[in-house]
Amino acid sequence: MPLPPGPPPLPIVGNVRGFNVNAPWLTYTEWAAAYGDLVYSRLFNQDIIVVNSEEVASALLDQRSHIYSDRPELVTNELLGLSFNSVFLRYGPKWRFHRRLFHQVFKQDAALSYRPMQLRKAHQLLRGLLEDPQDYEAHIRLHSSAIILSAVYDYDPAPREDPLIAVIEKAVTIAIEVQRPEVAAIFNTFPILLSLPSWFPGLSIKRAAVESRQYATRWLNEPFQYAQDRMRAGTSAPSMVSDALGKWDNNDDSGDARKAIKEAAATAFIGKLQTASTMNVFVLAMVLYPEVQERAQALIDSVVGTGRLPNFEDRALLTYIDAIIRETFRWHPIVPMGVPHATYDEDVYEGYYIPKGAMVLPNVWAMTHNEEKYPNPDEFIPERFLTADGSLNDDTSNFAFGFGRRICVGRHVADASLWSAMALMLAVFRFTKAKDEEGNDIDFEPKWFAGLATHPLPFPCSITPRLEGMNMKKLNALIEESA
Ligand code: HEM
Repeated sequence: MPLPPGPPPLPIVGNVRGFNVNAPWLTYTEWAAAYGDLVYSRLFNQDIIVVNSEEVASALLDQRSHIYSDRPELVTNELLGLSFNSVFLRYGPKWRFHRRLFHQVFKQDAALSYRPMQLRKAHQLLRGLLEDPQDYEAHIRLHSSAIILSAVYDYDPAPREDPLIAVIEKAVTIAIEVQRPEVAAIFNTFPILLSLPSWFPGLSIKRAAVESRQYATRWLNEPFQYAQDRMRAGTSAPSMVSDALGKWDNNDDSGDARKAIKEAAATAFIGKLQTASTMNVFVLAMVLYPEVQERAQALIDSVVGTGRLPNFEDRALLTYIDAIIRETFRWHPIVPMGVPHATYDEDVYEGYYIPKGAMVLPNVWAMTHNEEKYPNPDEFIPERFLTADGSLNDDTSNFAFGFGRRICVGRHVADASLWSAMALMLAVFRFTKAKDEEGNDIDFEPKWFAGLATHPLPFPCSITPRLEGMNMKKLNALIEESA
C-alpha cells in the first residue's frame, strides 16, 4: 500500500527544505494545495500525516479514534520537566484517569456551576480595563488565569503581580516556546543530541530546560499545597482538587491518585493560555472590523438595554455574539495545527497506508481557511454562522477544540468564559485603533507569536467606555444592578 502523497523528502532529514518553522501551518497548507486532504511527510525519522480537511479529520480522528488517540513521544517533555502534562500523556490507563478527573468537573452540566464565578471575573476584567486600558493584555491574562485557578484550586489571585500566577506563567511560557513538535522530532530521532553539553550550537533547549524544570516543579506543587492547606483548615470551597481528593484519595494507599490529581490540576492552567489568546484575537478583530463591533453593540443595546450588563440568560437572544466567538476561532485558530495525535496502530485509509506511531497533525488552519466553505477566509465575517433569520447555523467551528477522544476537556468552561467576557466587554467598551499625535488612526499589520499555540503580538489600540461619563463608581453601580 502506498503512503499518502506528499513532498519528496531529502535523505535522512526528510521534508525540512522550505519548511516555515515560524508558521508551520502555512507550509502544511501549501502542501495541502499541492497534494490533497491527506499528506505524508517526514521530519528526520518521524512519519507525519497531515490531515487537511474536516471530512478526513472526522473519518480518522473521530470515527477511528481507537487508532488515532495516542500522542507522539516527546523526549523534550521529560527534559523540560513536563512529563506530568495530561495533554501529552500517551494513550493508556494514566491518560484515562486524568481524563476522568477533568470530566467530573468540566463536563457540560458540571461546568454550569462556574457561571456565577465567571461573571464575577468578567466584572473584574471590566474594572481593570476601565482603570488601565493600555494594559489590556494583562487584564485578559488575569481574567483567564483567575477562572482556572478558582475552578481548580479555589484560589483567588491578587489583581496585580500575583506570585502564584507569576510562577505558573513563567513555566508555561518556557514550555510553549521550546516545545514545538518539529523541534521534538529532531531530538526524538537523535536523542544522543541531548547528551551533548548545553553550550553546543542548537542546544539552547538544554539551557532552557534547567529553568523549565525548576518552574515546572513549583507549578505542580505550590497551588496544590495551597488547596490542601485550605481543605485541612476547613476553609475550602468546592474545586476540582478538593472534589477529586475527597473522592479518590481515601482509598489510595499508593499515592498514585493524589499524584494524578496534582498533575491534572496543573495541566488545566494551559487551558487558560488558549482562552486568553482567543480573547486577544477577539480584541484584534474588533479593532480591525468596527462594523462587526457596532452590530454586536446595537444588538446588546436592544436586547439588554444600557441599565444593566448582559448575563447568561440573555445568550439565546444575543446570537451575534456567538457568531463572533465562532468566527474568532475560525479566523485565527490559536492552535493552528491542533495538538498532534499519533497512531496507536497501523491503518489503511482510501488505499493509503498509515504507519503505526505516525504523528498526525490536524491542519485546523487549512480547515478554517477552506475557501469553498468560507469564502474570503482572511476576512472576519461572523455572519457566516447565522441563518437568514439571524439564528445560529449548525457550524459550531468546534474543531478549534480538537478531535475524537482527545477533544479539549475544558471546552465548556472555555466557551462560557469567552462568551461572558466578550459580551460584557462589548457592552461597556469601544475598541478602536490608537491615534497618533495628530489624531489619525495608527495603522498596523498584525504580527503573531508562533509556536504550538499562537496569539497576536501586542498592537496599538484604544479601549474607551461607550457610555457617556462612565467612571468606576458608575461601573460598580452597573455591576451591582446586574448581579
Ligand atoms: C479557548 C480555549 C481553549 C482552546 C481553543 C483549547 C483547545 C484545545 C485543543 C485544540 C486541544 C487538543 C485536542 C486534540 O488533541 O485533538 C485541547 C486539549 C486539552 N485541553 Fe483545551 N482548549 C481551551 C481551553 C481549555 C481549558 C479552559 C481547559 C481546562 C479547564 C483545557 C484543558 C485541556 C486538556 C486537559 C486537554 C488535553 C486533552 C487530552 O489530551 O485528552 N482547555 N484543548
